[in-house]
Amino acid sequence: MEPAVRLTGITKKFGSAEANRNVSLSIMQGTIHAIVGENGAGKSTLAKLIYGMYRPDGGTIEINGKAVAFASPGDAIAAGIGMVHQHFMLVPTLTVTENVILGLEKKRLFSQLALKKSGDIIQQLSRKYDFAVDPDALVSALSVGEEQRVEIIKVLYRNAGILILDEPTAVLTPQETDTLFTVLRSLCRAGKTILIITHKLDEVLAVADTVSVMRQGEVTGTLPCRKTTKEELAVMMVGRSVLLRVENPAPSPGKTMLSVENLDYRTDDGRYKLQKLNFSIRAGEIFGIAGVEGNGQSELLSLLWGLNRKSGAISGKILLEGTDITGKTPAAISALGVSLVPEDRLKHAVITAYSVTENMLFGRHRETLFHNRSGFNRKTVNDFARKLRETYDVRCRDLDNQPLAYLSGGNQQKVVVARELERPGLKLLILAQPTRGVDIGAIEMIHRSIIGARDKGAAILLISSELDELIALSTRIGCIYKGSIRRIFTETELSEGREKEHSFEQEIGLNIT
Ligand SMILES: Nc1ncnc2c1ncn2[C@@H]1O[C@H](COP(=O)(O)OP(=O)(O)OP(=O)(O)O)[C@@H](O)[C@H]1O
Repeated sequence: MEPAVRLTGITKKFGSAEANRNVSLSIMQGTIHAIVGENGAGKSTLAKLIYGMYRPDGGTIEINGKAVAFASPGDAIAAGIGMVHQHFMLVPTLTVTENVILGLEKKRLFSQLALKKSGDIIQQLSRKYDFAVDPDALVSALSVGEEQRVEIIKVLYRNAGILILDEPTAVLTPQETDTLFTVLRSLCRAGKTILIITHKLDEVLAVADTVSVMRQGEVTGTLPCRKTTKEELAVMMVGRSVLLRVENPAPSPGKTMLSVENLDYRTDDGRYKLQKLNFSIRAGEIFGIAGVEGNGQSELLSLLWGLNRKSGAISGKILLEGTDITGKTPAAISALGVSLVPEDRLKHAVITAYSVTENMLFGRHRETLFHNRSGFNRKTVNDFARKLRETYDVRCRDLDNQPLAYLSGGNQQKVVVARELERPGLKLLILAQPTRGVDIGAIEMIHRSIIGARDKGAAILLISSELDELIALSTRIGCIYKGSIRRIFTETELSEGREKEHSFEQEIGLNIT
């Protein structure tokens, strides 16, 4: 049988850097083929070449036995290829249906009839694949998880025979991930071919038939999944053995740093997003929040960070070291020693057209450390950027002349995490999905840094959809459901559970759904 995709000697350069070097790879029809590799290894570039977003500088691409030279994704879509990107490409001001059909219905794009027909198909797809999405909802009102479902539906709607999924589970809960995998397997049984890029080695072994490892632009190995292990893949990716779970010495928490007391938040249209929310975090403690997206996590983050001050109705209190910070501005909150790694770095944490160094300073540019009498102290700024690059292993060619946009997704995330974790005088660190999109080697390093910040006395709020991450790091875990904390797992429960390698998946699952 012809492979669905055959790559021979593919090379792609950005300036002098080779993102893909002499890549040869066959993806067999009706299989799930995973690609793994460190941040910056060249996975997304390869996927974008197959999808016609880039043109190779050398080598050939064959689809179902036929050589192709796509000039654009439109050509790839016409050849039966669909892609769900790491960063969503939806238009926020349009509805779900409008986004799904955008680019398809050339003439009567948004006629009522066309919209109704497409809406019906979307509903059928959502039901069939268990993807709860309202076809009439505005994309700007959707959570990150819902946006991703729209992206997947968009590809399914176009009936693609080859699906490329770039980190499709990064925003899904374990249950949603299971559902997605069931869908992927049934799509495969129906003859579709799936190429999946992921950092989650458990998922590779759970869902894929074959896995290819990339390192520094090259494919260094292709293995059947049933014949490999997580540990073997980790070594192949990173070139050293990786601690899949970091050492987490017992914390010694101090005084209460953050108290959230009876916090209610009601949107302008009267919906309660937070209801009698109560929890506190001590200095030197990591408080994890587990929950299905959309249960108040985003609103909690916004309120803690001083957003949403002017919309909706807030009651209750947020106290930092006993001082009420409810309703203060982000600048005022930040000045008190609060740091945030937001869920969506592109929206809230970086300016991709600016250099790596500028992004490392973003939000911290007023710190006296970086100034002298004549303005920015170039030497301090350069030393600072170099130190962050080294400590957090940010892979970039030039700190000052390379826009952040040219870094791979995981390396962009490392810039944000480094900047926020290394703030002097950190009292409260708010982390939302801090390791989303970063490779296992970098996760190990970020987890160590989070524990390091805790041990220096910061109170840490960790919101993560990764149960493993929550359990590995948290001193206590609160389960959030419909805007309230439903249950808190204590320090003793968690440390005893960790010793027995207990997963907590079931108990947490019961308290968040
Ligand atoms: N548009 C671009 N311009 C310049 N360099 C780029 C561009 N896109 C990617 N690169 C570089 O190509 C290399 C491969 O990047 P790519 O995004 O393919 O990596 P990746 O394996 O997908 O990483 P991640 O896991 O972080 O998403 C990196 O060194 C990156 O900086």
